[in-house]
Order: sequence, then C-alpha cells, then structure tokens
Amino acid sequence: MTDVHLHSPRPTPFFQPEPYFSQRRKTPFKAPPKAPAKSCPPLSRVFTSAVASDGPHTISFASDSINEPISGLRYSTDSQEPYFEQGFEIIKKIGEGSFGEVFQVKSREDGQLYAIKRSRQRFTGSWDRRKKLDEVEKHECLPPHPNCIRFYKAWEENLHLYIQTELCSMSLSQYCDAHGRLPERTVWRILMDIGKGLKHLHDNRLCHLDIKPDNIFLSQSGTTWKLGDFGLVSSMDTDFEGASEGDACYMAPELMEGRFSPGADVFSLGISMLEVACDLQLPSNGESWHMLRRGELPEDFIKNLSPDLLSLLTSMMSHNPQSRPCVNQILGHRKLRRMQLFEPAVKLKNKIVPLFSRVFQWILRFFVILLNLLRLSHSPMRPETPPTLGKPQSLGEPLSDSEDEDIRMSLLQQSISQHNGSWTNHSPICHQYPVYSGSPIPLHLDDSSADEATPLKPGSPLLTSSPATFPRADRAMRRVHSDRGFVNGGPRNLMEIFKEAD
Ligand SMILES: Nc1ncnc2c1ncn2[C@@H]1O[C@H](COP(=O)(O)OP(=O)(O)OP(=O)(O)O)[C@@H](O)[C@H]1O
Repeated sequence: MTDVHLHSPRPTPFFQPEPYFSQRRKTPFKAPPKAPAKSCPPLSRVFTSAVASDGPHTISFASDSINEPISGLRYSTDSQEPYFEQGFEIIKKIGEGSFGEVFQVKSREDGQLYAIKRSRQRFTGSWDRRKKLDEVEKHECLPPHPNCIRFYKAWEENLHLYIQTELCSMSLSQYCDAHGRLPERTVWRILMDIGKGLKHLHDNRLCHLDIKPDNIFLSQSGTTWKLGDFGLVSSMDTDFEGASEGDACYMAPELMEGRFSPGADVFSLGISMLEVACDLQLPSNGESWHMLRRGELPEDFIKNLSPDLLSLLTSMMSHNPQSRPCVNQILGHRKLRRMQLFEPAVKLKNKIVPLFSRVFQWILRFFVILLNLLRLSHSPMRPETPPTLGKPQSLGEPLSDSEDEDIRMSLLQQSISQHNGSWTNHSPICHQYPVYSGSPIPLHLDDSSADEATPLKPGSPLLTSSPATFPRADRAMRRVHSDRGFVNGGPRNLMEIFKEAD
C-alpha cells in the first residue's frame, strides 16, 4: 500500500533554479486596490466635518492658499457638475496606479492639454487626507525644470484629490513594451535627460527614492525624457525623516538598513537603464536580486553592451553608495559631455526639420493643384463615348486587320438577324459580344451604314451565311473563346484544357 502511494503520479512542482534571469515581460496589469471593508462605514462618513469641505478647494503648501475655494471663468458654483468636469474636457483615461486614475484633459480656460490624477478612493479620514496631500507638497516644492514633469495645481472636491500636471506621451515602461530592447543611443539620451532632472532634485536637497521606468516619461513632443511621480520625494535637510523606499526591483541595497542617501537614486537610475538596455526582467527578491547588487551581472544579457555603457552602469550599481558616481560625475562622462555639446544643434534640428517638412508639403500640394488646374484648362472637350460593358480582358495576340474586319462582318450579320427576329445559332460570337465589348465593336461596316436599320431581304447572303462564309472570323473568334476557357460557345472543362496542354 505504501509502495503504491509512493509511486502514484503526482504533479511535479515547477522549480526554477536560482539565480534565474529572464527577458523583460510587458508591464503587467496592476489590479486596483481592494475596496474598503463594507462591515463598517469609512471614517469620512462618520466624522464628516474632519475631512469634508464645501465645494472644490485648492491645495497649496507654497502659499497660504490652502483650502481657498476654486474660482475660475469656467466654474459656476450653481452647477451640480464637479469642477473637474466644468473646467476640463476629459479626453480619455491614460493610466491608473495604486493611488488613482490619470486622465488626459483639455482645459476649458486656456485650451491646453494636461494630465489630471484623481485619487481612486475618497479620503477615509484626516490622516489619510494628509498622507495623500504629501505628494502635492513634495511636487510643489520642486522648482520647474525641463526634465521634471511640471506641476500646475491641485484641489480637493467631494473627498477626492485632483493633481493637474504636464501631459506626457507615455512612460518609459510603455515605450519599452512597444519597442523592446532599446538601442544604446536612446539609453544614453535617457541617462542624460534623467541625469539632469535628478541633478535638479539633488541640487534642491531632495531625493526621489522611486526612480524606475514607470516614473520616467517621454514628453509630448517625443524629444525629452522627464522624471515624474514625486510621491516618495524626501528632503536631505530633514535627514530623510519619514522617508520610505520605492519599488523593490530598483531599490538600492543599503535602503534595507534604512540608510538613505542621494546614492540610492543613482543606483535606481543605473539598474533601470540596465533593464531597458538589456531587456532584462529585474527580480524583486531572491538570490538573483542579491547578485545584481553584488555587481554580478548576467553574461547573456550584458554581452551586447558597449564597454563604455557597461562600466558606467556597473559603477552606478556599486554595492557601496560611496563608490557610486554622483549625478555631476555621470553627466561629466565623455559620451554625455559630447551629447550635451551637440544638444543645441539637435534641438534646432528637431524644431527645423518638422517645420521644413510641413512647408515642403504645402509647396508640393500647391504645385499638384496648379498642375491639375493647368491640365483641366488645356484638355479639349472629348465626345462622349458609349459606356463599356465590362473590363477589357486580355485576348492574347492582337487580331490582324483582316480578322478584325471579318468579326465586324459577323457582328453585322448577327445584328441584322436579331433585328429580323432570329438569331443565327452558329454565329461564333453570339454569346460573347457583351464580354468582348471591353473595346466595343461598332455594328456597322462604315460610317455611312451606321444608322441603317432597314431589314435585309430574306435570302440575302449576309443572313444565310455560315461559319464558312467568314472563315477567318470564325477562326479568330474560336481563338478568343479558347483563350477564355470556352469551347463552342460554352465553358471549357478544366480537364480538357489540361489534356490539350499535354
Ligand atoms: N503626466 C502624465 N502624462 C502621461 N501619462 C501619465 C502621466 N502621469 C501618469 N501617467 C500614466 O498613468 C499611469 C499611473 O500614474 P502614476 O504612476 O502616477 O499613478 P499612481 O497611482 O501614483 O501609481 P503608483 O502605483 O506608482 O503609485 C502611469 O503609469 C502613466 O502611464
């Protein structure tokens, strides 16, 4: 019995030996957070006065305007619609995260496009509200920079928080989902742009602490990479008080011990670049997680990297934060220095090329219209041609003049017979005329007989004619029939055609 039990087939557990590295998977769908338990009502419903406010209120920590009612040309307090809908035309939803949903909108006041993030859930209490407003405070305290997503305003309404920011075309994750492994040129460009954004943060004594491809965005124009999502930004001045680490896949190893420093951002940027340059799926734990932090990078993935990029990324991912280069040193790399040297020229090219191409298109369009107008004004009026009954078909070799003449005669004979109330059954083209008429054959011999419809007298040679009367026409029409798979006026069997070919 024991033996049977031991040998009974069982599903073998799938075991992937560690360390294991795989190709980067597409950005997984993030399930929305669970709804709050229904057993007790949220605090906001119990202590409404603690968090509720009348109508939409701006949120600002830079001035004393916190909790100032929203006012605007397009906002009416009499309307039941929220400010979000009164002030903006909602174009589409562009993303969602654990915090909320992001919409692409068009402002009804200035006609510009923006991104608005709306908290998914209502504030559950004053503590929850304060925690959500943190992102506003952190984003607001950052002076604008071309490589950081710009903050415009924030407001709360109906216990939801709204954050209005600059609109970007997509995140780096979405870009990689579409393009796969990125070419080194693009990786250097991202390193330079995000390096500049990060320098701006560090110069303002702030650390991002959540750098990852999900939080790097491509501008609307598609030329500049920008740093976004400042929800975890922490100040060096307050000694990283209340700081928390971001995504485990991109986390510097020293954060496990609570040692925060600007070096953590350098590590996260380095490992993010490794991911996109090698199309590597970063582990969130396990032995492979530690290997990457010990500087043991998977050979199969890094073999295509240039020595320059590999050595920079390896130094950025040093285990010891002191050994990592600071952002100034990264931007001082000779490759990035050269890129910066040519940057004004590249920017100019990016502005001029689309402009020139648009002007060129207009000139081209103008010439095409002009040419058409000229052609119309010079073309003589053409006589109306009778409508064709079908598409001209290839009839093989062109008929000779005499054969053509015979066909005309035959058709005339057919027409006369039809006119007199009888078809000559042996006419070789009686079934074919509608198809043949791609180039219609006039039913008269010459112009003088064109409109003669007088019936011929019985016994006329034309009426009594047989195939022998017009042997060449008969031959020619048989050839036409045969070209189209018809024999004796009927469809030809495929087998017959094959036999003939043999
Ligand atoms: N300014 C923007 N322009 C364009 N798309 C954006 C912008 N901000 C956010 N998105 C899109 O919305 C998605 C979710 O945004 P975001 O990550 O800021 O939300 P979140 O709720 O804070 O997410 P997280 O789970 O990381 O906290 C992003 O992945 C991105 O695709």
